[in-house]
Amino acid sequence: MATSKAQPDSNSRVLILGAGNFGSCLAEHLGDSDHRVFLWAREQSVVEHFNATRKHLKYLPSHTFSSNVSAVGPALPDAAFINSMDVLLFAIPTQFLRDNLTKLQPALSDKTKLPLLIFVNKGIEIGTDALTLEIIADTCGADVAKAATFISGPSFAKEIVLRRPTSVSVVSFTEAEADKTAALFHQPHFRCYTGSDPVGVELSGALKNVYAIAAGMSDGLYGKEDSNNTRAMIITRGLAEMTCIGTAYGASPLTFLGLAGVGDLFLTCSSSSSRNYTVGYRLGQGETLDTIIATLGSVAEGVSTAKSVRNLVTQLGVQAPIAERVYEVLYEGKSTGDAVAELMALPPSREIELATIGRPAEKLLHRLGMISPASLMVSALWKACSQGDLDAVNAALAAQNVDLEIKDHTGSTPLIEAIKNGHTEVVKVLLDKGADPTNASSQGLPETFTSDQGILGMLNFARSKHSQDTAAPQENGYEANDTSAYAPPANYPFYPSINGAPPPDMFYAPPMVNGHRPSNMPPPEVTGRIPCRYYPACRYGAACAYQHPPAQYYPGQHPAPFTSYDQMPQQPYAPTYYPVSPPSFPPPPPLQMAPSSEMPPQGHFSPTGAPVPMPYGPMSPVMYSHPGQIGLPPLPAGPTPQSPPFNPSSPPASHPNGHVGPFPPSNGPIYPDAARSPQLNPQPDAAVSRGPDGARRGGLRRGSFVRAKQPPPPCIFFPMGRCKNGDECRFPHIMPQDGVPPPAPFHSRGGAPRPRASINGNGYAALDEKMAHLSLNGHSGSLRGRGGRPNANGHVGKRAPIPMKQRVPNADEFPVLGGGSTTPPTRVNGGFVNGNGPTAAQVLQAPRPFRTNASSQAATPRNISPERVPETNGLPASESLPLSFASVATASTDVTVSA
Ligand SMILES: NC(=O)C1=CN([C@@H]2O[C@H](COP(=O)(O)OP(=O)(O)OC[C@H]3O[C@@H](n4cnc5c(N)ncnc54)[C@H](O)[C@@H]3O)[C@@H](O)[C@H]2O)C=CC1
Ligand SMILES: O=C(CO)COP(=O)(O)O
Repeated sequence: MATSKAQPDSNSRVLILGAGNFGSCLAEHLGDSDHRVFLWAREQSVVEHFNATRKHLKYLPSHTFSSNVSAVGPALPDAAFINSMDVLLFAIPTQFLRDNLTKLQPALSDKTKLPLLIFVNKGIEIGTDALTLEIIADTCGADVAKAATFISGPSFAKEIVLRRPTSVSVVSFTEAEADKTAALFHQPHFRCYTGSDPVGVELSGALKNVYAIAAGMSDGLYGKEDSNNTRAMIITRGLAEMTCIGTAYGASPLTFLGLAGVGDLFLTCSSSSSRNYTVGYRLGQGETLDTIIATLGSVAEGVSTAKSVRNLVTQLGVQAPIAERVYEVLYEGKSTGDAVAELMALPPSREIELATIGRPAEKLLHRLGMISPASLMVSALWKACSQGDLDAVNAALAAQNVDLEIKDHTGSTPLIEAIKNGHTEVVKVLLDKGADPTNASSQGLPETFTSDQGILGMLNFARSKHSQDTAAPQENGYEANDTSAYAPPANYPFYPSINGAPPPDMFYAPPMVNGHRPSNMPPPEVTGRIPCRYYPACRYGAACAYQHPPAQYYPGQHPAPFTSYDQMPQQPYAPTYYPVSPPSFPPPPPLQMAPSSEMPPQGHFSPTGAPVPMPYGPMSPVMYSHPGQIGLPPLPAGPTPQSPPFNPSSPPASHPNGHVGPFPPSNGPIYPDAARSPQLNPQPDAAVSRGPDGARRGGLRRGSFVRAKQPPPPCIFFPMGRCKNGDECRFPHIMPQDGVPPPAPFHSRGGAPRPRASINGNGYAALDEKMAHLSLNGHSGSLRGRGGRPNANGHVGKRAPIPMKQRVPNADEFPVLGGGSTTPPTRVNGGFVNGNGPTAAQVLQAPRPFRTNASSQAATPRNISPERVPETNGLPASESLPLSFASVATASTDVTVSA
């Protein structure tokens, strides 16, 4: 693979081709960082004037450029000069790129000495509808295209020169090249985010220009102040159209949510600094396109790109009504008013719909040598099945060594594709040919993708034939073709999903087999539809029986070399976006499931409507244990993995508040009452755990603890009032007792770091360590009910009182109330004896605190004004911004930006 020559740490020699608006500003940006910059201008006058005055005649006429920037031209620099460069940066409008690259190609023929190649143009070539990647491949070869880097994102040229904080996407198929480019451009006011989806970034940059014209049209038509709704509609629907076109093209939908996508779209749709917006605005005001172009003085790439977009949407078979109206206004004489009226008259449609056909990027990648011909052939079968092209299916099947079970990145087989799209004939041909009716994708078994009785019948028949052939019992004891519906239990706790409650029949109990349940898992066709709540830390990876999201929603590096279809089964989460089918997630509900209207509402935006992965945080476990993986040995019985036991001989962490004594207590049990607790003693199977009050505490849903005669650890969610399982929880609901380490105080203003739970190999702290950090001390209190919160006034609830000790926050935890007004609690025997400090209610109802000079000096590392400064989170308002925001805004040198 070609890569550019090693870049010097600084003082790179950079040639910028194109001394227009952006080229000049980038020359200044790089010249600012001590690089030696040459700016190629095509006009003799510009070259001479620049070298004489350090000013650009046309752009930034009042700005004096850095002394390490000089102009070259007007002739295109020769090969020797090009070869002496470390970096070539192309700031030429897309339409002129092919010509210039063709001229430069001889200088770029030695692939071992390539300079770093950077492209910043945002357009699609008219006539060929080619992306810049293709233009590079056409003119300089696939190797050069693969090594090229693309910069895109919200970045008005003049604001970069003004050093306004700016961020861009920097992407390349070759990760190392993107890294080099990011390093080259990075400055305190200019942040680069790298990525590996150049197709998505290129499309984002080009397409947003078309929607900027649309937004400008609306503002020109209605007035900017009074058309905010319309502009917001255009931005949002523009994003949907861009994403739809992009995914049909083979890009990642996530790219459109990044800086190059929605970031730049938002910028250019809402600012008159944008030339594309200005073109639209002036059109909306009634000017003609010719007049606007003649007087604009700079390129508006959206004007030409609108033509290519029109061709693209036709080729791809996607809907892009806004882009099409822009084209009609630009080139067919439609008035902006008519265009808006037509858009608004469109019938209601689904808000989010991603394309599922057409993948030109595949051809492009094949061209770049990133897809093998074999994988293209295999994908021909996959695509033909998806499209229902029976002739193409038969042709593909006639080829030798065709893998019928070939999968895309979601695990979807040709059979599943045909089923999904309702191509009955294709399903029949595939099953006749021997396609495996039990081969599931990550989203479920083939039958979960249809409710068509004909297809289901064929699948049932094929499956019974298949099971006779294989005669292998199902892992969890279900009959594979048992499609009978199971009634959900009345009060089954719903899966704690941020997407809302799932349909009730998604969590039913498995059927009884010979009077007992074969396992605590639902049948596989249901399990496969339930999001795995351990993802992405799921230990079972692709073999997990629960649903993992399709890989393309998780940005990753593009693999190099490309993983062909042939290899995909071994690499179930192929990180590439291109050679795979666009997403079609989630699948339609199976026949026996609830109608789709009962499907869980989407809680978060997802371009595909796909469920958002479960967040990680203190979520109470639900009653299903992790199902484990299909075909792998079951989990060992016993409690969940524990970190190494607490070592009393290890040096105690000093208590940040200066309390004396070891932390945590060096000897003695963490839970002194544990020996008395019925939950923590071995129990007979099926026994119901009961607390001292006789109330049931946590059922024994899963037998593993019982069988292993080991006590389950206490529920870590109960003390926080966050256990969702209530009485059914299989972890005992007990409040930790005296002797538990005191709460870790806040550390927003210095002080010793909070002791952290160590992390196991699986990324989770052991339960006992987590418990050790729960905030509990020896202050008496009561709980209202089980797992409930205490009354603010400390009254005991009527139902099932548990004589647990309820902790009241101490003054140390609310330092803003500190000073001599309260007596802090003292520590005795590892617990706290409360002083006459404030109650929790007092603390919470206290007025907004003001910090005096003395206390702020003591408490904060920063020099805070001696006046009384209102605080948020312990810092003055000016310093309490999110870290990255604050550091960008203040360019503070003592803050590391890590976002
Ligand atoms: N101006 C901006 O804020 C940004 C611009 N871009 C993109 O950068 C590209 C360039 O934009 P600007 O510099 O603003 O445009 P511009 O119109 O200000 O400058 C275009 C430059 O290209 C040169 N040029 C014109 N025809 C040429 C040809 N046949 N061969 C070689 N050079 C030729 C011109 O002499 C001029 O120097 C565009 O694709 C634009 O979308 C990207 C990000 C920001
Ligand atoms: O792309 C740009 C800023 O990110 C510039 O937009 P215009 O080409 O519309 O001026």
